[in-house]
Order: sequence, then structure tokens, then C-alpha cells
Amino acid sequence: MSVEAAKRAAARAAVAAHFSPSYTYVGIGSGTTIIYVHDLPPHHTIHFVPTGYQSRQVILKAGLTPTLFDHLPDAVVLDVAFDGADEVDEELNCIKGGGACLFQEKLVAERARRFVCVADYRKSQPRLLTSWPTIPIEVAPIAVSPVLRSLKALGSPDPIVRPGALDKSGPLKTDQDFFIIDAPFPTLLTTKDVSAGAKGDGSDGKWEVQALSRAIKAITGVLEVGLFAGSDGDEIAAKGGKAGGQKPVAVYFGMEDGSVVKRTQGGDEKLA
Ligand SMILES: O=C(CO)[C@H](O)[C@H](O)COP(=O)(O)O
Repeated sequence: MSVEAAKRAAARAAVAAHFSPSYTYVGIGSGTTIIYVHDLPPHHTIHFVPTGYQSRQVILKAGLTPTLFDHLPDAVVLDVAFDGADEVDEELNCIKGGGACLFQEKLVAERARRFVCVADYRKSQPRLLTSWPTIPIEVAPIAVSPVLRSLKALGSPDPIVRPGALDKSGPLKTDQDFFIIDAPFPTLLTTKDVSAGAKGDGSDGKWEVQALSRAIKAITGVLEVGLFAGSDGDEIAAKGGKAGGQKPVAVYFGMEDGSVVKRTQGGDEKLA
């Protein structure tokens, strides 16, 4: 099965399980997989909340109505948010930002009752930074040099500012007019690794996902980190919260053999 067919199969399974025509607000992320999420059952009054320029164009092209994040009334919680990912580990931590939209993607994911990811088989790995090489980090242009130095001090061997499409036009600019730094690190540890005795605090060069995310976020000049980790919407709801999770409640992987694998905290399940 082609990668595109795998993406479509993942999106169909995610929509079948997590979309309802009765919803009012639905987040729609960025990337090439999310395009297939627009194949929705009939619905009438849903506001689709984009995660940036590309996402807004995709919503418009599908004939749907975009509602910008900063137009949402304060009390609104999105019923669900769908998005892609660059890599997902076995604990459902994600790397995002391959398309440079990580800041608004995190805003939208955290505003949703449930965040659901769609991806093809290449994105599924036991640990982050196994196949995807770097962590995307959105940075204020004025702060690029000190942020690069701080990332090296945290153990990133060779962080680079992501170039734009043309050499002569300088670095790529995000929807916020910021830059993206792509920072490689050694493969990240899971909480299971830490429970099994690994330190995960970077002192031996190895970081656990959330510990590294916090350390990068604490650097002055960093707007957001492309690591989506911590609690998911269901864990937050169990504690009485309405939204706030960065981690997906489920990830749907379209597989090479045509099947779809659904990953949740309970493990992986092969769907038909
Ligand atoms: O995080 C993202 C953009 O910033 C995308 O969701 C991620 O890059 C996945 O994209 P694709 O579906 O094209 O593989």
C-alpha cells in the first residue's frame, strides 16, 4: 500500500471513531495527512479551528468554515482536534513541527477535550528521535544565537536554523514570523525507561521526553517546543479538567499492509 493510501486509511479510522456531526468545534491540524480528515459525514454548523495558514487553506478548500483560534469565545472547549505527527513513541508522546506549525498546533490540541493523531506507518517508533532526526523549536529571531548555544549546552550536537525555500530569502518564517531551530538529540527516553532506572535528566546525555521539553521551553527566546507530552485529555477529564492535554488520546497509523493500528495508553490494536 502506498504511503498516501496509508494516510487516508488512518484518517478514515480516526474520523469514524472520534468525529460526530453533532459537534460544534473541531480542531484541524497541519500537514499532508490531515487533508484526508476532511472526508467527513454530513454536518451543518461546525466551526473548524485551524492551526495556521496551511490548515486554514485546507479547511477552505474542503468547503468548510474556519474559525480562528483567537476568535473563540473564552468558555469554548473544542470537542475534538485532529492532527498529524512527525514521530510517535509507544507512550504516545509526539514530535510535531515538521511543517513549522507547532505553536498553534499545541494551542489547539490543549484547547480540545480530546486530541487525536493520524499518521502513516513510518511515524511509529518505540522512542522519539529514532527515525525523525530533530526536535523543531520555534524561536524569536533576535534570540537565535543564545538559543543555539543553550541547546548545545543541553546536549544537542548540531542545532540548525531551518532555511527557507530560497537561500537568498533567509530562514523559514513561521505563522508568527518566528524562526524554527531543528535540534538533534540522542534518542529520547520514555517514563518507562525512567521507572526502570534511567536518569533521563540529561546528566548522562540522555533525556526523558518531558524533562527535555521543560528544559528547552525554559530557554529565553523559545516560544514553543515540538514535543507533545504529559497528560492526555482523558487523564485531565478524570481529574475534573475540561481540556489541556498535549498528548493524543489515540493515534491511528495507516500500515503498509492496508490495516490501521490504533495506539492508546492501553497498547496497540490492529483494526480491520
Ligand atoms: O506538525 C506538523 C506540522 O507542523 C505536521 O502535523 C507533521 O509534520 C505531520 O505532517 P505530515 O502529515 O505531512 O506527515
